[in-house]
Amino acid sequence: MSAHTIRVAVLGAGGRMGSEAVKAVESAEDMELVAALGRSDSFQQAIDSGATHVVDLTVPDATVDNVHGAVANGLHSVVGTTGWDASRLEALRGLLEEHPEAGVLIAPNFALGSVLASAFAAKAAQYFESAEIVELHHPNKVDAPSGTAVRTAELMAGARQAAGVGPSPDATQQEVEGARGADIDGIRVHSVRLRGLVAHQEVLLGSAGEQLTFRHDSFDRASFMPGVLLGLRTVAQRPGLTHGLDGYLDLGL
Ligand SMILES: NC(=O)C1=CN([C@@H]2O[C@H](COP(=O)(O)OP(=O)(O)OC[C@H]3O[C@@H](n4cnc5c(N)ncnc54)[C@H](OP(=O)(O)O)[C@@H]3O)[C@@H](O)[C@H]2O)C=CC1
Ligand SMILES: O=C(O)C1=N[C@H](C(=O)O)C[C@H](O)C1
Repeated sequence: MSAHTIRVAVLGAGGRMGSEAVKAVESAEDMELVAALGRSDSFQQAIDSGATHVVDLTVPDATVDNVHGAVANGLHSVVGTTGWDASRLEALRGLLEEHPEAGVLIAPNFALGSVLASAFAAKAAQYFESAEIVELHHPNKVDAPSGTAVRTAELMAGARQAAGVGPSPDATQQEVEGARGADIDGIRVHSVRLRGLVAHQEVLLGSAGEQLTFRHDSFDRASFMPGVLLGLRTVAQRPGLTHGLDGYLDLGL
């Protein structure tokens, strides 16, 4: 082990994503897995293990305490767990001001193709009258809409607002509750849960006589691991909060 080895504690190590992350870290020559922790372990074990970095792949109820614990103890964090709404991000920014050396990456999606699809969709959203999102996931997922869909909608809505684009046209007057999906900053998001799926998303953009669709499919959780490793290799050089793996990429959009 060299002085530059990234010493990683994986939180949520027994989960679908956490178990993949354990394998990915173990396979990386510049990393050492120093702790693989689950619900019944304490965060103190990550500190005691000598970790320099944590990967959080737990649940929305646990991730805030984990990341605050890491920042307060000078550890860098790579976070894939969902649930980081505006108030949680604001509180984290406040804590990071007190610990300016710590780096945190909150990545709604680690798959490069998904990050690109969301960035392309945000860029294109201002040129179309209508914009909606369909996200499709495995039925064991506990949150809806997906964190990726929420972030994509926020990026698209921001771009449309900056360009002065009005709301998507919609004549609905009578609705069975939920039929038009969730409203995220004015973008309708529809969530499908289906056995056999992993993680999929379609952004639908429409104008008179045409449609542009951005679709991304993760067929296997291996698709997320290059992004997790990129996050671990970069986060220490990016103190403060980075929201989205696109912050570590040169997309030039
Ligand atoms: N950013 C990205 O690219 C991706 C993000 N995700 C997100 O990652 C999160 C995890 O997803 P997934 O792996 O499918 O979920 P799982 O339910 O398979 O795994 C979650 C794990 O977290 C554990 N856990 C719960 N509470 C704690 C705690 N306090 N401390 C440590 N571990 C805890 C659970 O343990 P137990 O089994 O005992 O309950 C479980 O092993 C979700 O928010 C999901 O949306 C998922 C895929 C990709
Ligand atoms: O729970 C999942 O599986 C996934 N969660 C993340 C999300 O909510 O966006 C990322 C990916 O979609 C898989």
